[in-house]
Amino acid sequence: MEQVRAAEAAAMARLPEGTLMQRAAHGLAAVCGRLLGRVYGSRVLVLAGSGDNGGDALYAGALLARRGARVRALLLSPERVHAGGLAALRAAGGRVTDDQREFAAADLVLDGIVGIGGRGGLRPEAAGFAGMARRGTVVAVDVPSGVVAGTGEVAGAALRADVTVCFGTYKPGLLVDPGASYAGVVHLVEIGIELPEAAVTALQEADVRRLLPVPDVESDKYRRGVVGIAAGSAKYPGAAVLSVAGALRGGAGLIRYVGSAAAEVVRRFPEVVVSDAGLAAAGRVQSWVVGPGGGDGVGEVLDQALGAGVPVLVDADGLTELARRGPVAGASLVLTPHTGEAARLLAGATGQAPPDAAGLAASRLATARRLAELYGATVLLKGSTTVVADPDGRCRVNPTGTPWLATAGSGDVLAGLLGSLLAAGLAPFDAASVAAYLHGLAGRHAAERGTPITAMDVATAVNHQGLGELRRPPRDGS
Ligand SMILES: NC(=O)C1=CN([C@@H]2O[C@H](COP(=O)(O)OP(=O)(O)OC[C@H]3O[C@@H](n4cnc5c(N)ncnc54)[C@H](OP(=O)(O)O)[C@@H]3O)[C@@H](O)[C@H]2O)[C@@H](O)CC1
Ligand SMILES: [K+]
Repeated sequence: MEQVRAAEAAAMARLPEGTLMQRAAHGLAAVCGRLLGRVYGSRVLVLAGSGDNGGDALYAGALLARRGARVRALLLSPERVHAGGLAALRAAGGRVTDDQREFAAADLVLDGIVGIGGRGGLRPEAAGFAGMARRGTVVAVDVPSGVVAGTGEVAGAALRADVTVCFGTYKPGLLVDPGASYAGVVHLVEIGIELPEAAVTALQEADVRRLLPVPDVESDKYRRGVVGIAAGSAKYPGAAVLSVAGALRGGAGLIRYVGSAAAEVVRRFPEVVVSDAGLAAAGRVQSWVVGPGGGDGVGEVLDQALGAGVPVLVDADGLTELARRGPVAGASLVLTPHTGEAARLLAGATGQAPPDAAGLAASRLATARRLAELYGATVLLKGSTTVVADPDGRCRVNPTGTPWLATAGSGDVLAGLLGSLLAAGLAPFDAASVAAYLHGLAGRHAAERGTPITAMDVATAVNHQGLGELRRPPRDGS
């Protein structure tokens, strides 16, 4: 958020005072107008805190009052309210109220309690709104109050919004859970500030197109990538089949399989080459996937993969083994933990007791970054918002996720898909974020009919026409 403040300061130095706030308020009022449909006669409540966030809300309230809305403002700290905003609201016919029943009665509530300057959850004077029934639409100004704009953490109570109108840039807290789940539909209003590349980004479709390898007539299996998969056990042969399915759909030129589920794998995918002599004798491989459904012996397999001199993706039981070893030097690593595995990895690297997994889920960006730094690895932290962190500090949030992907074996498919992109030569950070993107899209596609989906449905959907389309160069050549 320091970058946002610096960019705002730079823009403000060039512009007449109040310009940015006026742009923000106009954009905000325009979205509110569309949500209300008919502004004239509608009931609007402005919740205004003590900072500029409250100022935005009050000016927007004034604009709606000028269009005939009945606007009331509830001031959370009346002695420190944005004076210009309040004066504008009054001049437009709006009034101050201290009647909290307005919250339930309003057609639209503007949450201007606190924005990027907030610390901690809602304070007592506002916390009650978080649990209060309402019939209207709650529009958060810039960020839902109580959500930490920079991280998506929620410390205490926060006000759940139906729509968030943010200014200048998407704040990470709107994209990363738990904050994202408070934001509802997010609208961005441009206010003319120029930002340096954000510390947290999300891939767009055009980025995925650019990054995805497209086989050409010259491509042999090595150009498309050879993936080694060491997965599955007597107890979980399915994990091997699903990882292989993910790798095949990811475009791998060849798959070599090592492990005790070879019969199941070959029955389903006869094109897979099985190595009976273990990982070291498997032949040329351009990336290893170790751990899904791992079972006994996964530690030894992991050590061999780490010494193979190619990128290694470690998942599931492989992560438990890695946590026992702690950070290892020399290998190009991608780790794909859920929060329980992340807790074990943190404990393995720090020698402390595993932290509470729920706490890690609530601070996803910080958790992924910490692991990436400790292990010198690209970390894809799975969960309600998948986050990818690189040891160089970059972070991407996956925009395509869906709760439908929380199905058994879905992670095995992701591991194979990601391994395939690593073998094709994508940098670990790109491979992980593109794999999460495709996996999310595939989950959405598989779930289109609204019936429960299986992990194999997800793998199959990676090849769906719409996703295949992403591999083709755009028609206009851009
Ligand atoms: N800069 C610009 O050019 C532009 C900025 N814009 C807008 O300004 C917003 C940032 O404004 P800001 O910096 O005034 O901070 P803001 O978020 O209103 O909060 C600070 C105040 O809240 C208080 N407070 C803190 N924590 C709290 C809590 N948990 N619960 C309750 N109160 C809490 C804190 O008080 P204190 O801690 O001192 O008691 C302080 O007074 C930004 O999000 C965007 O909406 C747009 O207009 C575009 C142009
Ligand atoms: K707010």
